[in-house]
Amino acid sequence: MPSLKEKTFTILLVEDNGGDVEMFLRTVEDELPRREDEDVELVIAARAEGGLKILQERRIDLVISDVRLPGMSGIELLQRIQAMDRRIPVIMVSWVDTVDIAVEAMRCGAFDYITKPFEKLDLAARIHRAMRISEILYRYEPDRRTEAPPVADFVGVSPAFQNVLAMIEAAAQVHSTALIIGETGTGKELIARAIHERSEQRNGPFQVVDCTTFTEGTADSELFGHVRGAFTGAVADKLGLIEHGVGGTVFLDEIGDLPLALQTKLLRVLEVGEVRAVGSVQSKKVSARFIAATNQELTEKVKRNEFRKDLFFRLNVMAIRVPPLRERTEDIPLIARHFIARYTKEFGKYVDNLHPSAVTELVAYPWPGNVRELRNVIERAVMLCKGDRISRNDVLGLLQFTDPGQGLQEDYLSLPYAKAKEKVLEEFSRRYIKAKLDHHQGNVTHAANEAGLPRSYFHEIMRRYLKDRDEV
Ligand SMILES: Nc1ncnc2c1ncn2[C@@H]1O[C@H](COP(=O)(O)OP(=O)(O)OP(=O)(O)O)[C@@H](O)[C@H]1O
Repeated sequence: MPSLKEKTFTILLVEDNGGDVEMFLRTVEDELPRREDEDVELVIAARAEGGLKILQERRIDLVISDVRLPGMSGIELLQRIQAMDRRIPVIMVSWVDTVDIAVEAMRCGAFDYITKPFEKLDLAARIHRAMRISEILYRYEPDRRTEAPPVADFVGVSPAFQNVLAMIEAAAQVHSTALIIGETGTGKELIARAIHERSEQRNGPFQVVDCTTFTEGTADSELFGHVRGAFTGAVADKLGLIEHGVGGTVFLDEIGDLPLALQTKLLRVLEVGEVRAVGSVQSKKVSARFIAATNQELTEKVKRNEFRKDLFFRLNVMAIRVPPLRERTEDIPLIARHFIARYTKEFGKYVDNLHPSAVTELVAYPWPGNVRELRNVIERAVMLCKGDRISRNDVLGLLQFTDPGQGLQEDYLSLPYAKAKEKVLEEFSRRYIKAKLDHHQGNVTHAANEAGLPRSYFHEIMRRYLKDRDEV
């Protein structure tokens, strides 16, 4: 009987294992959240070749494929789908022991990666997320997705990172001001550039305005320009930084540091699209896309009357939060490898990879400087590395470890009590678990015994805090 629902969301499952197919069917049936007007249909193919045929014949909104299939592999299928229609998210499935394949799959553009044996709720949550992203991609990119360039030099596999990628796609399709929020070194500028490169303004300039550099006297003229004679020394008309971005994107970096007087003027620019140069009586129309970034909580600044509330609301229309690296530790090995590839090329050295114990150190480190700090550490590690693999010792000497808790001191004292406690506890758990595991050469049972914790609970903490360890 045909469905009475308004929309049918079709998932293609490419899986040759009957038991797993059964599990997917049950998960979709029992656990998958769906809207009232929506029906979910699961179409099944046992081989990649069959899956491709279905994809050519009908609209598929999401593909879930096993990595290992008889005949064509799941990775090849993924690549074919990418060439066919990049809007379709592909979730790859495999057994726990194939981390390299997971990395490869994400590199090839997989939306997510699930390991067997499945946990039904987790599976349903991941499918649901992919469904919603698929909808956004179809809505915003009717036909162009096959040509959309990948976000250059921007890598990550974590769900948090995938969310950021989806937000970049969405932000690129609209003209409203975007606000990127994240700690230093998390990639805010890279994200702003990615939005610009995928937006309608991509052929125009990308003008960076560093709001930390303005001094009282010169700020106005730097931002909005001046006319000849406006003040002593103004011997000719000068364009302001904003006008340099006309036809393109103006990136307002560290907007939280913009002096209050300039905030008022900026708000006018955003609201009416006009600038007035210092000394001029006339306003000029400027057409540019604005993207702002901040590493401070602007709401706190608003409360302290240091940031205009109306400007905050204006900027906050489309907010993209970039989580710090310590909250997406799955990304660390991949980003590290990305930089190894970059620096081996640059230094003309042969360094193939990271030793697993080096990965463990990188994952356990809290990265206060985020991706920028990781980049610097890998750069130096490649430079110093004597063999073909970066060892634990190579990285240990480069990480700025402090005594347990000490590195957090300046950090946590500025936070509200609950957040500060959470942060200190998280750091403690990570270090404690890591020390126990190191003491027992990675033997979880022994480490849990010594910690006086049930093995399952110990394992749960490991999953949470040491996500990349081989044992997890
Ligand atoms: N996901 C990522 N993959 C690869 N490189 C990244 C990623 N995120 C950030 N980087 C790199 O990290 C460095 C810092 O990024 P970026 O300057 O964009 O950070 P930021 O948040 O703007 O920093 P700040 O707040 O200090 O201005 C750059 O070299 C950037 O290319």
